[in-house]
Amino acid sequence: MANNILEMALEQLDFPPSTISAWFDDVTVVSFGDNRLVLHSPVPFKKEFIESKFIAPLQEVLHNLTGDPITIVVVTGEYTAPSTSTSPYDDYTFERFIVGSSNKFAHAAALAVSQRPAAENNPLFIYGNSGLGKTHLMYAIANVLRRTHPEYRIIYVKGEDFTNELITAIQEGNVQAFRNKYRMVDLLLLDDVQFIAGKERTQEEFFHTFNALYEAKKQIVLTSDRPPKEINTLEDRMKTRFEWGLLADIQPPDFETRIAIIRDKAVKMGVELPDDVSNYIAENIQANIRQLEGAVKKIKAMHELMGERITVSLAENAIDALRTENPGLNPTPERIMEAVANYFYIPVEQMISQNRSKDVAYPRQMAMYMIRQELEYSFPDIAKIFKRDHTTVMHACNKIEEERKNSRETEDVIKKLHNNIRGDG
Ligand SMILES: Nc1ncnc2c1ncn2[C@@H]1O[C@H](COP(=O)(O)OP(=O)(O)OP(=O)(O)O)[C@@H](O)[C@H]1O
Repeated sequence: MANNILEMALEQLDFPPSTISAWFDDVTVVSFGDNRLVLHSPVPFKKEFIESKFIAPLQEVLHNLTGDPITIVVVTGEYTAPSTSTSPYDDYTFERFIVGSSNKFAHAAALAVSQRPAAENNPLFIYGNSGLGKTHLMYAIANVLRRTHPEYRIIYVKGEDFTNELITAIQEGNVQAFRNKYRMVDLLLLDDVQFIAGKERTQEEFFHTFNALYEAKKQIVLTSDRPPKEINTLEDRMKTRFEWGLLADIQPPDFETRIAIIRDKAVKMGVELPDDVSNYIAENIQANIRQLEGAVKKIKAMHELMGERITVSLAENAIDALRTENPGLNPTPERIMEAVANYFYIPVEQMISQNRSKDVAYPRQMAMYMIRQELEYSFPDIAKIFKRDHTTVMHACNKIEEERKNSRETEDVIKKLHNNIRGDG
């Protein structure tokens, strides 16, 4: 497994097998990532020969295989991987992840995967709203495995980028390189997988990649804003695949966890927060950890730039400033329509269109209801936004309210929409 990439590349070189084996039998892969393949040869003179004869053709083969320009470095003697990794994700570790009741299952699942990759929890599917630590856990897994299995090829990719990369590969006639690249990994981290949903060709391609990796016993970690069965446009066979492993959800943190996170971020940023200030932040920002972090940052900046003492009143100003900068903290009707439209996968323009088909009418009613819930607008005000009669709005709101009382599912959808509206950004 470790030397997979090297073996694949060597097979494609134009040298007799005996030559290859004479020079490469004792060569191992030290690391492969960030478009850099580090090889180790125990014998110094072999290193020189490999460098002069093999590196150029190997780089060319790797380029064709992966679609990326790969630099090969050969080391010899005692080699220890450089400890000063410059990855921007070094901070996203298990040590820095505050565990509370809202995330302890996902945390435990991620930790298990980092200790026993490609064992019982494959794939690991982590879902939850924006800013609750899904990406953090993914990187934490990668950070552990980078250390314990330096030879692993690890790819982190966002669903959206995966899709775009595939589209480019198709346009440039490079699909094979795209496939090779993703089928040669030991750990695949696919963030926000809901973005590949609804795109047929991407799903097809990902389906095959998924199967190839799964069968080769490679670890796959996926994240999404919702569980597979709720990703409407995801093909059933993909849903089933995703459910083979372990599903773990992350909920918004409770008060104690928020306080713990605020304290941790403050220590990390080197700023001292009095207890009443931490409490104030925890009471006012509830749905999103990224925003908790943002509040601490803002308070620190205001304290340092304006020389003001850190008090509740400074915190209040900081959070006010954040609300202005950050629509998620201060939703507008447009933002709510957008969140509901995204949730139901309809174009936001349909919200105020005259289209009465069920696919659109129901999300529209839900948007009316959410605007009333979140902003306490009057029925006539909402009617104006949707260019409809106020009795239509009233009917919609009553209908959803009734449904909410009788259906756990509707209740869950509303909860999610609330978090999406308040949680993003
Ligand atoms: N439990 C936690 N302890 C400490 N920091 C956390 C925790 N959860 C999240 N964070 C921090 O909050 C920020 C947002 O987290 P992250 O990017 O992982 O969210 P996400 O769920 O992937 O969101 P999105 O869906 O928007 O990508 C990060 O800076 C992360 O380090």
